Amino acid sequence: MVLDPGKLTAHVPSSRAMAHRNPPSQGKVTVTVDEYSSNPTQAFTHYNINQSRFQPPHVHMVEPIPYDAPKPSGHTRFVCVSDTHSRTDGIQMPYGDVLLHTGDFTELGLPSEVKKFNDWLGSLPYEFKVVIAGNHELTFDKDFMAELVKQDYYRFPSVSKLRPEDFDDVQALLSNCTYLQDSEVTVKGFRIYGAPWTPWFNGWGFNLPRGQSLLDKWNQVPEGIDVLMTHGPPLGFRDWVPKDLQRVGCVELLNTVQQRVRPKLHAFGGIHEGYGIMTDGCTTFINSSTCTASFQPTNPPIVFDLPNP
Ligand SMILES: Nc1nc2c(ncn2[C@@H]2O[C@H](COP(=O)(O)O)[C@@H](O)[C@H]2O)c(=O)[nH]1
Ligand SMILES: [Mn+2]
Ligand SMILES: [Mn+2]
Repeated sequence: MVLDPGKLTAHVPSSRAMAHRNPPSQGKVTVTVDEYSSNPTQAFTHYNINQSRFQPPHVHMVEPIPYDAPKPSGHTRFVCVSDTHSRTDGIQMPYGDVLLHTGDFTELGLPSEVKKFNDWLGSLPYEFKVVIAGNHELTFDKDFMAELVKQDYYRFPSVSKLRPEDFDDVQALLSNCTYLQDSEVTVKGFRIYGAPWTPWFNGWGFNLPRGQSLLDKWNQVPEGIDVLMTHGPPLGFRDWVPKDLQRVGCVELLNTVQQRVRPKLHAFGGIHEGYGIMTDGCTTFINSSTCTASFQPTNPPIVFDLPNP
């Protein structure tokens, strides 16, 4: 698909309004904690009924472009994958320029898994490869590991028995990509920002409470980026968990994306059942979870073309 921002109608839903524009001299939007932050299913219903916030024509599903569609001239092709969970062997990778992996590339963040993932990255011919962690990359979350070594041997025994020197520099094992953690990189003129945080769920890595804690992380995302990479979805976009009948996307992430940052592409995974593409008329949202809900690596990578900046 080709996204021409000049031909799109910018859509900024009027939220009850967890964001406001500061005086014109500053021009910066400030996002604050949403009143429905702690209950995303209720937030979705409220904003959908009262503001049509997730309704057509602005919000709709998008069909993936076929792998053999020619890349338009003056465009860069992004290849999105996520949640490969150490199961990369059978994945058929398509042509593209920049690989984006949005976390959960391992099951537990064991150094052996990270090395295997890095070898796989090394075998791929993309010009640039950009990776973030997910909640399964336990060894990448230093605070998580500090707590784990103090207490919880039986939950993750193979992680607990690692010595600090085994994982202190685990990021360095990712020598075949650019690893982002609350940081950005510019590739082919595109500013790409990545962050691993997800709403607390069963106490995994990079989990934070909904509300101000997560908003503090999203507030670090700079304006002007072209591509945002997070592990989990924002509210309402590929975030439905059928088995729990719940929306689980982050409300503050949605408000940050739609009201302040407005990237051209928001790539994520996290909710395996949410694999697919949507748009709100400004940002294209891609959940590229390779693994299904039963951890079968059967969802194909998603390609996406953006006009060069
Ligand atoms: N109800 C919720 N379910 C969640 C949440 N985060 C994840 N999940 C479910 O787990 C799988 C796998 O996630 P993983 O991080 O272990 O790979 C995901 O597809 C969902 O079914 C959540 O916040 N709430
Ligand atoms: Mn996952
Ligand atoms: Mn995950």
